[in-house]
Amino acid sequence: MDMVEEAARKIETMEVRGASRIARFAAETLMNYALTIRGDFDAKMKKAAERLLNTRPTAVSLFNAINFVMRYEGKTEEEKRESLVRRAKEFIEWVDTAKQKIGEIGARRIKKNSVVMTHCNSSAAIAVIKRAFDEGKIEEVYATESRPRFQGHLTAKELSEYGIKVNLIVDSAVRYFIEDVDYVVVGADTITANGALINKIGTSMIALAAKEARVPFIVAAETYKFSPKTLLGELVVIEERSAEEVAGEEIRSLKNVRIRNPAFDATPRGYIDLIVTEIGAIPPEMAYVIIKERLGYAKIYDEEIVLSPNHFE
Ligand SMILES: O=C(COP(=O)(O)O)[C@H](O)[C@H](O)COP(=O)(O)O
Repeated sequence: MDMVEEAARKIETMEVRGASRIARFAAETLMNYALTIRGDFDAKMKKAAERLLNTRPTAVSLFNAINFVMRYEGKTEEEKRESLVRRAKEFIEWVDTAKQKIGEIGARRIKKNSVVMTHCNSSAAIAVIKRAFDEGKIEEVYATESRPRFQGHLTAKELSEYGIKVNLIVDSAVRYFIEDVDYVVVGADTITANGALINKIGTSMIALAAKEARVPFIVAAETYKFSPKTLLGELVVIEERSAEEVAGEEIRSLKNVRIRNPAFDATPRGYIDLIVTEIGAIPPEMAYVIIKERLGYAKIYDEEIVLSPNHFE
């Protein structure tokens, strides 16, 4: 379990972060763990899956990855291991190929000489920006710093190294600059059955500013970011992280001050022009179809799989 515990901590401390990286890493960890254990396969795998699932609550990609890998079959331990490894590899390939396809499809929606604004650090959004840049369509990018963890710095670095001109701005400068922007492109942690987007805190304020300025708001999201559980009526849990990420001890110890640090927020579908998935660019209203056709919600429905601790039962 050491390997699983170490991986879980890497997700908790955000050494591995971002919805798609977390999902890929969880699938990889389950696969590597399955290859090392001998005896008591189901029980050990279930424990490992639950530990990984309980690291961060918001990104459904983690749930979908674990759920996908844990649907292994077989009678003997060897058969089960083989099936699990095959499923994990299949999921990892899904992650890797989806990104490229999203880049291709998303870039078609970007016109020449465009200025794009992005938030946080989304590999899917960056795939769209890079592909559009390759096609000579990007003039410059506005990247928000994304307090308190400053994932925007990662975005600025990555785009800059790719040769793209980046304006790094504080989160509160979004409305100030929105008139200079042609598109907002962001990633997703979760998309609900009713087409709402759950993404890094501040995303919904950017969507508001974009709507007011009539700037198209595009979400880049692999189909494993859609949440089958929301069809069962479950609400997405918004992670609230520690006060230490926001302020130093001097402020934290003030008598009447409580620091709030939600890591994500919800953008209703009315603010979203398009969701670019690896199987097509869709309106948010089509979220239900994606869940039904891509994620096999019926099976989940039949089995009444619910969130941890018992959902592998
Ligand atoms: O909100 C974040 C990351 O939050 P955190 O840094 O708290 O994990 C990203 O925009 C999405 O996860 C999408 O990323 P990707 O497109 O790479 O899956």
